Amino acid sequence: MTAPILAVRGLVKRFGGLLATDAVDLDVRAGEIHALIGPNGAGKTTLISQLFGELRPDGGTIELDGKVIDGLSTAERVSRGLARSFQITCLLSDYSVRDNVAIAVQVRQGHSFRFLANVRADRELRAEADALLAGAGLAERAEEIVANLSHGERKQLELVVALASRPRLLLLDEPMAGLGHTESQQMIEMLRGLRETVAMLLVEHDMDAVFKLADRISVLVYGRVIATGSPDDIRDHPEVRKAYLGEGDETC
Ligand SMILES: Nc1ncnc2c1ncn2[C@@H]1O[C@H](COP(=O)(O)OP(=O)(O)OP(=O)(O)O)[C@@H](O)[C@H]1O
Repeated sequence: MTAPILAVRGLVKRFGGLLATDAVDLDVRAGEIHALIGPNGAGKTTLISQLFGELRPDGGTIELDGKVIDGLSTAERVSRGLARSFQITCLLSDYSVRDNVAIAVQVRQGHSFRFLANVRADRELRAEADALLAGAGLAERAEEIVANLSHGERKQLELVVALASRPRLLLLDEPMAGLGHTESQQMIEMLRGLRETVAMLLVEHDMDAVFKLADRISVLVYGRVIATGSPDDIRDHPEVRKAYLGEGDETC
């Protein structure tokens, strides 16, 4: 089997006396959508923040593409192929959809201080931005000002902006949050279409989306991974049903 894109071993994070991640082991493979589920306060965001370099772990190690990234800053992790979306993406509301993507592409290229006029004049940049938008089904909205987008379109654009860095692994923080039914289905289709392009670690409370999308699921409870397996394995796992779905031993 090929080496995983992400390999987490024994990751520990303490907040005072609280073990927010308790010796977590987790692998994400190429071509995989790996969902991370668990009740509120289980430690999902804490884990993602450690992966992205925003929180320093108290123990354990993280490998991206076979290389240890423990000491690296967030920017260095991004340049190694990590991206995060939905809780932290900042879109420029007064600029067009295309401008937002083109700026993200030029940041990847290392030109973080060019004037917007230059960005607009750069045909290659514009072509790449348009290709990314077309891939997301947003081509027709390229000229629209971000402030005029619907909530669902905005979230789709956030995803495109994250993809502009050409990540190997995308950390997705609740992509379905705040979306209505139709918008959720659009987001599910979009993520499904990206599976071959980028591996994903998906934190999500919407179980319909999780079971539709995930190749494997890990269940976090009180900072511990209590189970990892296929959606069928997880659905039938007695400890998961008890701890996460709130089922007791009683018949009802
Ligand atoms: N900066 C912090 N300082 C102290 N405790 C924290 C801090 N951040 C998180 N915690 C605690 O760590 C535990 C895990 O929180 P975390 O936000 O990672 O859970 P979660 O699974 O993402 O929850 P949710 O699904 O509600 O977003 C919780 O008990 C939380 O109160």
